[in-house]
Formats: sequence, C-alpha cells, structure tokens
Amino acid sequence: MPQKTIIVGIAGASASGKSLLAETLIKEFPSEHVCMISEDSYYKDQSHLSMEERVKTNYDHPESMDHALLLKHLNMLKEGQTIEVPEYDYSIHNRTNNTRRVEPARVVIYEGILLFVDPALREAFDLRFYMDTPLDICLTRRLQRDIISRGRDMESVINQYMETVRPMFLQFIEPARQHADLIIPRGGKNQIAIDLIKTKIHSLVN
Ligand SMILES: Nc1ncnc2c1ncn2[C@@H]1O[C@H](COP(=O)(O)OP(=O)(O)O)[C@@H](O)[C@H]1O
Ligand SMILES: Nc1ccn([C@@H]2O[C@H](COP(=O)(O)O)[C@@H](O)[C@H]2O)c(=O)n1
Repeated sequence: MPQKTIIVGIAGASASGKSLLAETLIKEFPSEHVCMISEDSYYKDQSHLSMEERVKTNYDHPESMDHALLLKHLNMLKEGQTIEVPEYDYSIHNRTNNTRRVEPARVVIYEGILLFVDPALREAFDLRFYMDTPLDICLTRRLQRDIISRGRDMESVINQYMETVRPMFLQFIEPARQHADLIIPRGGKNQIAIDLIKTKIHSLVN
C-alpha cells in the first residue's frame, strides 16, 4: 500500500518565525523524507504589470496569491507526483522564469501568512500550526530582513507595514489562528513545541 503523505501548515504574521520553525523541523527528519514549500512561491504572476504598479500590489491580501495552483500542487504531491514550484523574487515583485522541482515526500511542510484563510486550502493540512509572535518583534525582524535580503529601504518597509501588512494581519491572518491545532509562542526556537511536533509527525508517519 502506498504510504500517506503528511501535509503540515505553518501560518502566522510576516517574520513571526514560520520559515525558521519549518527549517528546524526539516533538520529533525532524514532529508529525503521531508520538504518545505513557501506560500510566497505562489504569488500571482505579475509580468503584465510595470514595476511601479507591482510596488502598489497588496501582498498581504488573499487575492494576491494563486492558491488554486498551490492546492493543485499540494494534491499532486499527495498523489505521489512531482511538481515544479514557481521561484519568487521579492526584488522584482514577481516570479522568475525558473521553477524548483519538488519530489513527493513523506512529510511536506508549507509555511505562509495566508494558508488558513481559505477553507478548502486549510482543510488540506493534516496539522496546522500558528506562530504567536508579538507584532513589534515581527516588525523589527521584518525591517532587518527586508533591508538585508529583500532589497528594501526602511521607509518602504514602514510604509508598506502601515498601509497593508498590519491591516491585513488584523483582517485575515490573526482571525485564522482559530483554525490552528497548536498555537506556538516564542517563535521557531521553542524547543518544547519542536519536540511535541516532531513526536506527532513521527506518530503519523509510522
Ligand atoms: N526565535 C527567534 N529568535 C531570533 N530570531 C528569529 C527567531 N525566529 C525568527 N528569527 C529571525 O527573524 C527573521 C524572520 O524569521 P522567518 O522565520 O524568516 O519568519 P517568517 O518565515 O515567519 O517570515 C529571520 O531573520 C529569522 O532568522
Ligand atoms: N513582492 C512582495 C511579496 C511579498 N511581500 C511580503 O512578504 C510577506 C510574506 O512573507 P513572509 O516570509 O514575511 O511570511 C508579506 O507580508 C508581504 O507583505 C513583499 O513585501 N513583497
């Protein structure tokens, strides 16, 4: 009988530590059995827009995501098929022409801000985790990260935060925490949460 694929979803505010938790979990399992996919890879294609227009997109609204493609790929992985995940480049606010090949794995960990908003998508996860990190810490981390790694300056990060990131967090992301199976405080370095999740995933896999 083919082995079941366990699909894990990690949601929470931007820079709340979702990627760090996913990366930490991956290290806890043999690499060939676990893979990680970021919801950000599924931002809608914006090739038809100018750079000036792309900057104005609300990247924290569910409409900015191609969740239909994400769900299609998720189901393909469940069926044992290989997928080509779009590669995203934050500096051009768009997908590149490249894709990343992801082979079927025993455990697939998705991380993203809006994973639990759409009912059809959130139901696809076997386990749902929500990172409960205070917003001031998220903003501080986001400022550092976006300036160092995503080609932004302080003014643009703060403007975007006030105009879309914070309002969309309050409207969509925070209300969706009610759908999580486990709320994780103190971010991706919470060793007790990591141990609990590891044990649960092991019990589902074996
Ligand atoms: N518990 C933590 N303590 C210190 N730094 C952290 C912690 N969690 C995340 N970070 C740092 O904050 C930044 C954002 O974390 P990340 O995991 O990328 O967030 P997300 O995926 O939720 O956007 C990264 O630079 C990461 O190294
Ligand atoms: N072109 C883009 C696309 C996305 N963002 C921001 O990324 C955040 C989600 O990614 P995390 O790793 O922080 O979870 C989201 O809050 C978007 O505002 C962007 O700035 N530019």
